[in-house]
Amino acid sequence: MNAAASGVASGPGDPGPRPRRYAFLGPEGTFTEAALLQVPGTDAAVRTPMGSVPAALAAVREGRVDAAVVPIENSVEGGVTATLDDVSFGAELRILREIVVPIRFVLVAPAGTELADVHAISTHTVAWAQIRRWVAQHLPDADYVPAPSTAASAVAMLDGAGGVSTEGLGYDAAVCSPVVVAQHPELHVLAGDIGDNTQAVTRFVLVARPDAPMPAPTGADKTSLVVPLWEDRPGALLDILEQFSTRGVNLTRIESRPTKAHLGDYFFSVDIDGHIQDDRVADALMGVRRICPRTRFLGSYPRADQRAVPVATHHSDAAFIQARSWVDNLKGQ
Ligand SMILES: O=C(O)C(=O)Cc1ccccc1
Repeated sequence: MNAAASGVASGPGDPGPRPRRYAFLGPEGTFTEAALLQVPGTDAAVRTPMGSVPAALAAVREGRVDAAVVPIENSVEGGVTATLDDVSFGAELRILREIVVPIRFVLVAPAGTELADVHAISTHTVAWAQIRRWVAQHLPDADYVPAPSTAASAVAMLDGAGGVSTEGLGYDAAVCSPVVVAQHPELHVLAGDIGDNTQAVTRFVLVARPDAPMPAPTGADKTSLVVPLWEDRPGALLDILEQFSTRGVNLTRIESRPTKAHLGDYFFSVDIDGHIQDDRVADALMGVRRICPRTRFLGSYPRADQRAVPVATHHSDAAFIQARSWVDNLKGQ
């Protein structure tokens, strides 16, 4: 937690506005912290590092923080399952914003370590998935030790005296952001830019409780949904997809995840272009909800790239308003 944001009073008897409190997948130096710092005002906010995605989301649900930033999708491996599963099935939450961060990985170790000395590498699973080719090429025999986050794997190598040690850790090198090395110069960089894809980006979301004010439509928005599809029949998924296509609503992501209840039971995690305030989106959601009554709305929020979505005339709000008033008039006759 940073001291700068400890509830500063602006005058006697005036506690001033309470600083906003944010949780993130920590410790300091994670890519998730970099994403949080892109949210305006967070440099002066209380920022609490958490040990895992579920812990950060629990802090939101229990009111210990106002919002949390967690990774949700990366351009190489797809969805971050810990986040997708938690927001889909835990107590309801709302996504208020998406943040896209370019990712660069470095391999770090205690000073004196050579590449040839590395037998086991630790990092977050999402990072491991993005450096596999580099590892296969340069350290084909290295074992993988999962870590709670990228920065956690590196920071665990720092011993109490400020030096670097891998004794008892079960690994001799870690993969993290260059930011961690800037914060801990005693870490030695064995290799830089080891990501398999130099264009890799990760998408993070800012998540709050469901009573948080929803961001207003901007014309370049996304809506996230969870659609549990229990029905085991031909065409069930097609029925859902048709709700979007007939209203000109574009899907930007669809992933299936097991519900974990029974083998073969899946839910779909879906992102679409548009805001729930857009008539075509609201109408599509009504269609989906009629088919899947347990459909969950996770939020409408601005697209990180601010790219406006083209809408055909017959899918515009004006067309929906005109058609609705035509039907209403007919019903009133
Ligand atoms: O934020 C981090 O540092 C994480 O450990 C999660 C992660 C890992 C790799 C890419 C983006 C986010």
